[in-house]
Amino acid sequence: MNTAISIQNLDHYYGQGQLKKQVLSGINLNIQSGEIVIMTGPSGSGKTTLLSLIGCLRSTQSGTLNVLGQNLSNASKLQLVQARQQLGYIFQAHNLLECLTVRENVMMPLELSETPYKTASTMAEEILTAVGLEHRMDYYPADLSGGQKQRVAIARALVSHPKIVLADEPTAALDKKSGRDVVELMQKLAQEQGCTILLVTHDNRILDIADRIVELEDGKLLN
Ligand SMILES: Nc1ncnc2c1ncn2[C@@H]1O[C@H](COP(=O)(O)OP(=O)(O)OP(=O)(O)O)[C@@H](O)[C@H]1O
Repeated sequence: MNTAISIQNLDHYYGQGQLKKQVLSGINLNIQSGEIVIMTGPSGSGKTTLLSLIGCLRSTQSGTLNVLGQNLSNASKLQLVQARQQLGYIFQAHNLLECLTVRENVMMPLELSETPYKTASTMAEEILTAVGLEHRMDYYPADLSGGQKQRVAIARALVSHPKIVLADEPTAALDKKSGRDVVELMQKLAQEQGCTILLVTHDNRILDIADRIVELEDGKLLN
């Protein structure tokens, strides 16, 4: 099996001078292709910071980070931009654009990668059908429930068939049933597409979808 994410001795700090604060220390983590890994830990333990480093949303400071075979330690902005094109993101505040329809929101990552309009539209329709929103494609986000919006966010994250999907508290705003539906859907689609999932959650009700659970405490991974 290939390694999708490989991290050695990763440290991370916020602030400078007297305000400098270490938020991650000595992180070692390997995630194989196709694995579903859940990361838990108390508030402030560094989960979002680690996810944002793996997601190439900020630069590493020390240690080694390898994503999909590419060494991203001290990567340039351009390298991070290129690496991000292979990743899908599902965040708690689903960040749908309110002035675009559901279909247009899902087409957005494809348009950014210059997929022709017709192809993008067809791909959006297919994935929206897979998440059960075929009757809502021309709605605006304001007219959807929380669970439906989260399903649009999943469709948008998966439409470009990313090799890795990173999800930060994807069920936080959802009731028990919708939360469960959303993660089962992520699991099913990820299995079909063979992608790796790293999911941060406080939600004990969804732990069973993971192949493995890792726990962060005070910036350190517990083993
Ligand atoms: N941009 C920033 N500047 C300074 N400190 C930050 C910044 N972002 C996060 N922190 C601090 O770093 C620590 C880790 O934050 P992080 O958001 O990674 O934790 P978390 O485990 O995701 O927390 P939560 O579960 O509450 O989202 C916290 O003490 C937080 O206050």
